[in-house]
Amino acid sequence: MSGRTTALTPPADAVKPERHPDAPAPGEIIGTHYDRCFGCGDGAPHGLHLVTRAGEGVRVTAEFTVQEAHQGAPGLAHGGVLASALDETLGTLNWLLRVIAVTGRLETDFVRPVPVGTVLHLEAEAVAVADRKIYSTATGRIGGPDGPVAVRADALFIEVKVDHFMDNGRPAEIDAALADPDQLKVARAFEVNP
Ligand SMILES: CCCCCCCC/C=C\CCCCCCCC(=O)SCCNC(=O)CCNC(=O)[C@H](O)C(C)(C)COP(=O)(O)OP(=O)(O)OC[C@H]1O[C@@H](n2cnc3c(N)ncnc32)[C@H](O)[C@@H]1OP(=O)(O)O
Repeated sequence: MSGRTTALTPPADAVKPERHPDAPAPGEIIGTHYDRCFGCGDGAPHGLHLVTRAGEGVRVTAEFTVQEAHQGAPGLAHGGVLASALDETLGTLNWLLRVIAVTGRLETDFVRPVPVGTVLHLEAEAVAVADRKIYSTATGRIGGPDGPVAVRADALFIEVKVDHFMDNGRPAEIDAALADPDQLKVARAFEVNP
């Protein structure tokens, strides 16, 4: 039973997503968008420290090692943490499209329990775009990149402007981000999207 909602079915006028000409080359590591991001930041001590690589087309792969801080039941990853790993991997697809986008909807299937210490091998692909809406899908496998599927998700990301963060983020972190030249470089890379 898939149980997917129609909100994740691309409309008839959706088009195939196109990799931006300046997207990182296949195999290249896609850097963090924010040092304190729970998903990919080095400055988030209990974060996922997800390392994501660009794939062919509009695809990425990522690896996440489940740590003790990520438990739900004894010795097993928390489902919300696994959903975060899927969310982060899916979010990184937008780097290949060169758009800033946030998650509007994320539907997750938890297929197998994931023990602490496991490396979760994630892959994600953007499948359709309709105006600001980006439809994508992801899987997380255990035991290797071709191992059994433990989690999977379908998602809808919505394109936003940098103002989304300026207008809604807490001022202390926004001010710190604006004072950080590396962070500004990230924001500018997206703003030159033709
Ligand atoms: C300071 C320096 C600058 C720093 C810059 C750094 C660069 C950072 C780069 C990259 C960061 C990315 C971070 C990735 C992290 C991982 C991903 C996450 O976890 S993101 C966090 C979780 N998500 C949210 O917090 C969204 C909260 N929601 C919202 O803010 C709004 O609801 C938003 C923006 C998603 C939509 O609001 P609207 O007012 O702009 O647009 P409307 O008109 O409501 O929706 C547009 C279309 O989308 C559909 N839509 C919207 N939400 C939907 C939903 N939940 N389900 C189905 N459809 C939905 C609507 O039906 C509409 O469709 P129709 O155009 O009419 O066909």
